[in-house]
Amino acid sequence: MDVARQLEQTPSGEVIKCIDMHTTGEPTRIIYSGFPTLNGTLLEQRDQAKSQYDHIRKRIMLEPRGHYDMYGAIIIPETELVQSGEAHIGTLFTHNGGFSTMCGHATIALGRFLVDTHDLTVFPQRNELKPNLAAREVKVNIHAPCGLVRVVVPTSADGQKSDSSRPVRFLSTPAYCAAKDLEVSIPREIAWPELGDKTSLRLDISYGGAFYALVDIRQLGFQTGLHNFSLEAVTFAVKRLKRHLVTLPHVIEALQHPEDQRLSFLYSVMVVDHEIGSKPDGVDGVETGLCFFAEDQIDRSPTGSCVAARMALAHAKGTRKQGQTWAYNSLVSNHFNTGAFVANIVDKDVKIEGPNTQTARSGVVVLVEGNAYYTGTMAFIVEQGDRTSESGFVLGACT
Ligand SMILES: O=C(O)[C@H]1NCC[C@@H]1O
Repeated sequence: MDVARQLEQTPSGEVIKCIDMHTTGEPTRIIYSGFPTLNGTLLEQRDQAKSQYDHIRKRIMLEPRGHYDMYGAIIIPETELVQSGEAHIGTLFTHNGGFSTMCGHATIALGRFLVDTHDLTVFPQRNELKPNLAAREVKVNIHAPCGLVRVVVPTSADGQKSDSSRPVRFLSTPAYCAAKDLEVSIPREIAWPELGDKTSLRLDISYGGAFYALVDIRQLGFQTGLHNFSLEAVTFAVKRLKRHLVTLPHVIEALQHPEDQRLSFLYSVMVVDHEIGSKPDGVDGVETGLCFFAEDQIDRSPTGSCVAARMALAHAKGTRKQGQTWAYNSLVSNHFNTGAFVANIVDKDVKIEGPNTQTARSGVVVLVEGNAYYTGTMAFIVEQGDRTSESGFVLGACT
């Protein structure tokens, strides 16, 4: 006990404080104190975090404090949308390879945390939240690198605490299908065993705050789908596919976001099985996905930003109408039969424009809902002389 007390008394400039949560098993480490102060617009702050403080991201995400599949959300109190009054707070999302642009599962977790914290040094605009006592919910507008994400958090009767028994929901930034039914040739030297004699496959590219390549599991050659399959074999295939995709001109062309070049990269390959998935009551359909993102990190959750991308894609293909409700599962939500994300399209024909007029698009806004839970609290330090853990590592890089 005395050791815990001593560590807690570490001077505040040397301690990074976090709350850990999970959304369908996917962690969100919310960094609410101790990350260096950043300056400028939110995307500039993201650039600065990448160029100057990547060692701190690694310290919080990787070993020995985290692990390869850790995910984080850094609270950013000042952004241009907070200044203009559109957002209550900003955030930067982090993972094993850097800083992402959108994250649905972390947004769901963050929504609860922002309602539950009453510390104005952590969340200066906390008192601006206006609970709807009749509906027992409160709106929290979060500025994410991809734009403004509007979150609705269920609350206790007095509006002061989040209510974990009801789902958090958020409205995506405009999502759109970037390329349908792209043919991708697979050279022999990168092919994986399950592909057999096939020399090409078909996939789609869609944007939901980040770009996703969406590929059906059977296109990859895994005929049993996302059921009784080898995770190791699918991981091997997807690693090869993702590295190949980013070299192809027709894929790179699809990855150009109209608003900002910093949104224009392939975040993930999402492997989809349209035939299985645990089905909550009242939904019109169900599917399951296995999301590989960042440096081959695997999402345990159904991937909220990709749910928006998948709804936009299905809408563009004419297989999903506004008003239809769909359940999206991950391996974990299927296993526990809990935690599917449920989504529907609430707006369509939304213009997505920016400096790059040639790539202007029309998209949809998607409402996504899911549940997040607290798992613990952390105060991280680096003890003097500890060079091993100062900037975090992954075991694979030590071989
Ligand atoms: O839910 C999401 O959108 C995220 N989960 C991890 C990868 C994605 O950013």
